[in-house]
Amino acid sequence: MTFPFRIGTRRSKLALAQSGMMQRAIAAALGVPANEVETAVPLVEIVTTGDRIQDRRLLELGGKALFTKEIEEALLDGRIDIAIHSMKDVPAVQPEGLCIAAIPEREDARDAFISRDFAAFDDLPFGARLGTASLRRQAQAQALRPDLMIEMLRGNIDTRLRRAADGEFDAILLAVSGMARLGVTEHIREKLSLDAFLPAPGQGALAIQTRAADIDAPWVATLNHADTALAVAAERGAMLALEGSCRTAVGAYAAIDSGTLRLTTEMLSADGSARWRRVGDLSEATTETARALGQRLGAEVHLAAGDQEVDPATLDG
Ligand SMILES: NCc1[nH]cc(CCC(=O)O)c1CC(=O)O
Repeated sequence: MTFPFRIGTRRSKLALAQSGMMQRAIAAALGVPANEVETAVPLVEIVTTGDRIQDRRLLELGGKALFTKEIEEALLDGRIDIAIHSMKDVPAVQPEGLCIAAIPEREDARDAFISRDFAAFDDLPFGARLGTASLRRQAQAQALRPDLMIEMLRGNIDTRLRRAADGEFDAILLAVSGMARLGVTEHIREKLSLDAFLPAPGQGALAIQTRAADIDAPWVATLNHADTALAVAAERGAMLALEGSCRTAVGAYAAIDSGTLRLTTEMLSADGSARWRRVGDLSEATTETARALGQRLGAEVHLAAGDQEVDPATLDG
């Protein structure tokens, strides 16, 4: 192990909060004393193309990869040694030479209901305006309430919260986990059920990305949370089979209870009027069998759903 051991991160508040958390965990795993963290395990801020592009249309052409490209190049070049991502934003396939080496314990995977005027989703009046950029959340909300008017809501979490507080929307939906990491959970009116709002694959989890050669490094194991890693393997198996992207309404959530992994995965039509869901259990799961369960259930859902409409205006998870 050579120091400094550099952690690459985007500059958004959420990215900095997540990498700051992991900086402390990595320093502990590497045996770095508290007063040497900043020099031994420094954060290296990287501005990605996605952060730079102002033109929405260009951003949509490039998709989510634009937010990870420069970070992955820095990893491959050796300018950084590790990168922290929201698992939800990590594409199904890793670039050559890189891997997801560890998955820390997941935060709350649920979606949050945020509103200035209404205490709960069920309190929304007929035709209320719901802000989201996620096709999944749109479809799940309209499955319950076809009357809701879905409006595009972009920007970072702070911007979205401000627009909700200003009454620009009757309500918005965000991941509980991102809000928790930013310390803004006081804005949550209701945590939505995992059943009605089945989360995006990997929601609430972080991905620790390294060069492939580091996958068996001893410090990696200390950062990994076994049950989270198995659950995420199942969810991402389903995502792969569903060709799930930010552009289709796809949900997948797995958890381990008394040694049994249970995966639920679904696809919805864009307006939520149709929904295809499968649930499966697995005992003594390994990464491979969990991923295989995900791929099997995902393939069943895909077959049942056929080709669903893709919404090119949607970028978000
Ligand atoms: N697509 C944006 C995004 N990517 C990761 C998170 C935070 C949630 C997470 O860590 O899964 C968010 C915001 C949101 O969905 O509210």
